[in-house]
Amino acid sequence: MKLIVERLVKQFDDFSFEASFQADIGSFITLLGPSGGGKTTALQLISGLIPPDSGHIHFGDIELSRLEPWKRDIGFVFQDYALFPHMSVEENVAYGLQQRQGARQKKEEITDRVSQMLTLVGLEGFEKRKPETLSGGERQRVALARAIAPDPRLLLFDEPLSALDAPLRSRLREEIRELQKKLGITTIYVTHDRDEALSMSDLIVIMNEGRVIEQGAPRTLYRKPATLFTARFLGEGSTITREGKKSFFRPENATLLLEPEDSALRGKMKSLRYLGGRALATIILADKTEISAMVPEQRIDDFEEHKGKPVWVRIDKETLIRVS
Ligand SMILES: Nc1ncnc2c1ncn2[C@@H]1O[C@H](COP(=O)(O)OP(=O)(O)OP(=O)(O)O)[C@@H](O)[C@H]1O
Repeated sequence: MKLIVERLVKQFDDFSFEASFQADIGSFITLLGPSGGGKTTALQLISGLIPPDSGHIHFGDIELSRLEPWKRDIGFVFQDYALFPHMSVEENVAYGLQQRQGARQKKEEITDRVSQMLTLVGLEGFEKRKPETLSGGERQRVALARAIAPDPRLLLFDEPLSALDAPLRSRLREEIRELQKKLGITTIYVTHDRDEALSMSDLIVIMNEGRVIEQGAPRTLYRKPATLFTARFLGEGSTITREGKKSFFRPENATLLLEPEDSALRGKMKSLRYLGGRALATIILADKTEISAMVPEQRIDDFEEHKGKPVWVRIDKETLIRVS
C-alpha cells in the first residue's frame, strides 16, 4: 500500500509548483529543502487547504484529492503550535476529537482518549494548565497529542521544532519518531534542517524551487546523491573534475597526508577548523580548487602548525560520486 502524490500542480503568480513522490503507507517522509522551495505548499495541497490546479493524491485505495479537506482524516502540527489560548491542555486535545467525531461521542470516551494521548506524549498532570503556562516543548507535545487523538490516517508536520532550542529539538525528534513508529501513522514532515531529515526519515524528498529534485532513503541520498544540489544540501563536501566529469566527495572520505602518495592530490593547507573530536581542513589545489578533508582528533597535532605548507589528499575512489 502506497501514498502516491502524482503530478500535483499549483501555479501562483510568480511561483510554479509541481511535485510527484511516493512512499509506503506507515512511513515517515520528510520534505527537505531551502526556504521558498515549496514544502509548505505541498502540505497545503495534500491537506486540501488550497486546491491544486491538477494532480492526484492516493492513499492506498482512497483518492484523497477527491475528498473534501475535512474528510481526509489528516492531523496537522505547525511550528507555532496553534493552540487555543483560552482552553486548557485537555480541552485543546479534546477539541480535535469533538470536531472529527461529532457531538455524539460520549463524554467519558473523549476524556479517556484525551488522558491516553497526554500519557503518550508525557504530559500526565498537565490537563488543567493553560498553554501560556507551558514551555515551548510542552506546547508542541500538546499540539502533537491534539493531532493524533482522532487517529488520523495521515499526520503532517510543518517545521514543528524550529522554535525550540537545540537539545530540546533533538529530544523531541526522537520522541516524535518513536511515537510515529509505535502508532504506524503515515507522516509527512517539513523541515529545512538536514540533521532532522537524516535522523528521522524513512524517505527524504528533496525540494527546490517548487520541484522535487530527488528522493531516497537517508543513507542512500547522503552517500549516492544523483545531483550536486542534494549532495551539498545534505552535508559538507567538495567537487573535483576527473576525466572531464564532475565528482563529489565527503570530507570523511578524504585523508590528509604529510607525504606524497600515488594518486593523492597535492595542495596547500589553507585552514584547519576544529569541530570537537575532529577538524575540517581546507586545502587549495594547484588549479585553485578548494577541497576539504576531515582530520580525526588523534591526527590534528600533525597539521596544526601546517598552514600554507604542502599537503596531499587521498580520496577513497569508491566514495567518489558522479553528480549532475
Ligand atoms: N497563496 C499563495 N499565493 C502566492 N504565492 C504563494 C502562496 N503560497 C505560497 N506562495 C509562494 O510559493 C513559494 C513557496 O512557498 P512555500 O511556503 O511552499 O515554501 P517552503 O519551502 O515551505 O519555504 P519555508 O521553509 O520558507 O516555509 C514562495 O515563493 C511563496 O511566496
